[in-house]
Amino acid sequence: MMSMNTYPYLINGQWQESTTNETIELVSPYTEEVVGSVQAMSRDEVDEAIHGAKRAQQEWAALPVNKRAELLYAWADKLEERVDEIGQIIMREVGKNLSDAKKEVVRTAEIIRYTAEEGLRFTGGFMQGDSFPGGSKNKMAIIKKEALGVVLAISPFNYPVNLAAAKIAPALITGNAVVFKPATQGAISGVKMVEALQDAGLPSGLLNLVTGRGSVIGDYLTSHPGIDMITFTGGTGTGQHLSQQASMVPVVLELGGKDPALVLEDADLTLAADQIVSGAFSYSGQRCTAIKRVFVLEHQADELVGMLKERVEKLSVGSPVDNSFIVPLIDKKSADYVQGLIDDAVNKQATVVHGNERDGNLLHPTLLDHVTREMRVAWEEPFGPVLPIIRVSSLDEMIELTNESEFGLQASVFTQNVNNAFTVADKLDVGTVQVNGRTERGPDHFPFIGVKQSGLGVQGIGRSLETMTRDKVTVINL
Ligand SMILES: NC(=O)c1ccc[n+]([C@@H]2O[C@H](COP(=O)([O-])OP(=O)(O)OC[C@H]3O[C@@H](n4cnc5c(N)ncnc54)[C@H](O)[C@@H]3O)[C@@H](O)[C@H]2O)c1
Repeated sequence: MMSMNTYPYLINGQWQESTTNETIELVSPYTEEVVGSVQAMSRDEVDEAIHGAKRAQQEWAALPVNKRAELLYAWADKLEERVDEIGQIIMREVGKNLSDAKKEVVRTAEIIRYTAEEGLRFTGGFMQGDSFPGGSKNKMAIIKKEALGVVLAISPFNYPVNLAAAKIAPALITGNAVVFKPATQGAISGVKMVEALQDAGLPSGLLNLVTGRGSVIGDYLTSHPGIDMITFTGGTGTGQHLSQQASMVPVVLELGGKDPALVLEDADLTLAADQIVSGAFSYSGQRCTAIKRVFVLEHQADELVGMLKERVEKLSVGSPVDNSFIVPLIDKKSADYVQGLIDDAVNKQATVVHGNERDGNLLHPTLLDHVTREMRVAWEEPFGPVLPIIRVSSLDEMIELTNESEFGLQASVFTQNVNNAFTVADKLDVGTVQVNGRTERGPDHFPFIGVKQSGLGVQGIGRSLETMTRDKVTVINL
């Protein structure tokens, strides 16, 4: 008999316990109590999950797309019905404040609906031979979009529902089956969102949910010959490793970042300060697109730092249950890592403007001034509530510091001059530039890309449909 807080995996429509008799405990980031446990699956069980998905896929792909869309619409409705329950679970499991956790569920339902609609209009093309020299009008190509097969979807802890559905929904609407591996911390939310999908009428085997230790099933999954495409969001190290395991299958990777805010001389400083604080500190900076460093000209730095300080001092710090803005980090290891970056900067003469206080996994929002390129925090991704200010002498230096990073997810440029905005944006080696706004993913139909060590391939609803299908060409010779 399974205990109430032990969650099963899903294969071929059956929720099951692993024959390993092993489970992995999930510890709450803020109460440090066990929230529940998930199955540590064996490789044989993973095999079964992949084979089951393969069997279900062909029948699913043969259905009219409008029937596939019905499943997604029903899923979105079922998720919305459970917004309170799933919001609570996200909060308990990953420590996101309740209001943001619920918003994540609602946003996910919206993504699923939009994906269904986009899927209905997603179609191939037609070409005629005579546009190529020597070609003939009698040669015509009908180009259809076909599913790739079984998509392996691997998601991170920080948006356990949203980032999972942003992979699952486009895979399903285009006729693929899915093997879904949630982050271990985030797996209960994964179970709950899949329960909602089952309630919506998920065909048996079409999506199988696997959980387990990265060391036992991670590489086994990503190098498995039954997987036809991998879509992954997580840390850069994990993504690099994964791309070496996967062979001859398309891989989309959304990885880490070190997004800068470039505050130009003609910026509206009030707007910049508001956006920077919200961009850097929401969910305690545990966002791939959090603002992770600020570049400001020396002669404006005191004014901007004063404005940032005023805002950071007002951020509420505490428990996600009380809807605090700053909440404990996901685990002790992460908190230790962030503290290490702060300590290194302080040892090298950075100034603590605010913060550098710690209470277990709860780090107070920390604003560091006079950060230099010799400090680790100028380059490494903290995934925590610390914001380094780097004072520079020119706009060129801001651009140089941006492009010197190994990461290239997004950048914010604050300026009131549209010409400057475009000139600078064109020079930044990142996937997306936000002019006069914080760095962030979404709206979810925009393309979302990381360059350099921040990723490979593109997400965003329309783009995901492209990457989860291939062209199938039939040529007619009249
Ligand atoms: N660019 C983006 O879209 C984006 C969005 C959110 C988070 N992130 C990044 O994710 C990181 C934080 O998330 P995390 O701590 O959950 O990342 P992580 O890399 O530790 O884990 C991500 C997922 O990979 C799985 N995994 C671990 N080892 C594996 C292996 N060998 N094979 C296959 N899967 C394996 C984990 O179980 C989890 O499901 C940050 O670096 C952040 O920047 C990026």
